[in-house]
Amino acid sequence: MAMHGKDQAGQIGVIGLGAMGHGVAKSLLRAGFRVGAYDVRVEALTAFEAEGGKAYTAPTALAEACDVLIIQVVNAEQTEQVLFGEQGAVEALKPGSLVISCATVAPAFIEGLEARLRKHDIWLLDAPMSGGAAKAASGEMTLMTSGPEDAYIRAEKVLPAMAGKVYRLGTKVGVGTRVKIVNQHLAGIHIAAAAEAMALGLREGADPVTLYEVITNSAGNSWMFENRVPHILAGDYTPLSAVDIFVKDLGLALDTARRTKFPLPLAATAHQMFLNASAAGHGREDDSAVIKIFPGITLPSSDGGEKA
Ligand SMILES: NC(=O)C1=CN([C@@H]2O[C@H](COP(=O)(O)OP(=O)(O)OC[C@H]3O[C@@H](n4cnc5c(N)ncnc54)[C@H](O)[C@@H]3O)[C@@H](O)[C@H]2O)C=CC1
Ligand SMILES: O=C(O)C(=O)[C@@H](O)CO
Repeated sequence: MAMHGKDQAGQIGVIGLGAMGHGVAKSLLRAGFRVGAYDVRVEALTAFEAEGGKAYTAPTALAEACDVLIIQVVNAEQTEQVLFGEQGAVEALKPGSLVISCATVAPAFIEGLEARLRKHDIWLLDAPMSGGAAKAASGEMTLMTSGPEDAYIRAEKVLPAMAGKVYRLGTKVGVGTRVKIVNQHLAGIHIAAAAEAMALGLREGADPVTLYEVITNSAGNSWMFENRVPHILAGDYTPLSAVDIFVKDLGLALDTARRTKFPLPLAATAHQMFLNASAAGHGREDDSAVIKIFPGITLPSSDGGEKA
């Protein structure tokens, strides 16, 4: 099997050129890899070609041209679709190829996926991501990986080009996903808490920009408060990570805990907040739009004014 690297000819495949996938594909190009991609959104493929990548019209066509395939769609259903659905990549991947699965999914799904791919002599690396779209684009995100040595051998040159921190968490697929679910438990609760705190501040008449400045220099700060509140201040809910991602991910945390009858009271409350925002029509907006569930406050608007 060809080993990929700056000086070698192998092409890396990326399926899913969204908030995270586009950044990863660009990071791989920057590192000197040839990168091919497939996405259902033609405009994403056109933009990627303009950046130096190669666009494919189906997962099979891309899979034929790669030994390493990175999957960065949203969830388990989409991962299933691109691998085993119509014109799915598994039909065309060569024996000995590697799939790097980056979507945040349930542990049972990723473990079952490994067994199914092994039947086709395909290796799987469990590799969910963290750090947001900006860090994906700069190649500085975090990868929480696990899998067998054979998978790591095939991923050796690719992983450092994708991420600033690559955690190798064990030889079993599923460990990376479980660690990511713990991250999502915290990430979801922290975004919900940041939104609730800003809503309280607005209700009490605080100047939101000053409040942000004070909190980010005080003990109540969090990575998510610092990262997401600027979207609220700008009144810009263009999704870098959508409300529905946290409907999914806090759902995964709750489902995982429920299997062992383990209580997650904070996650349950935060999940209800994201469900509320999604049901109100904000599911595809940035996850900071969870603040829109609070009544009786006026949010900053994108034109610099305020929006009730
Ligand atoms: N956005 C973020 O800040 C982060 C997201 N994640 C996780 O990464 C994964 C991807 O998230 P995002 O990039 O935010 O999602 P996104 O919605 O921005 O991107 C997903 C991409 O997959 C494409 N897609 C969907 N179905 C497809 C199919 N059948 N075939 C080909 N392409 C398909 C979409 O067109 C889209 O371009 C999710 O599991 C998410 O939970 C992890 C860390 C951070
Ligand atoms: O970066 C992460 O970790 C995240 O999951 C969030 O940014 C939102 O998906």
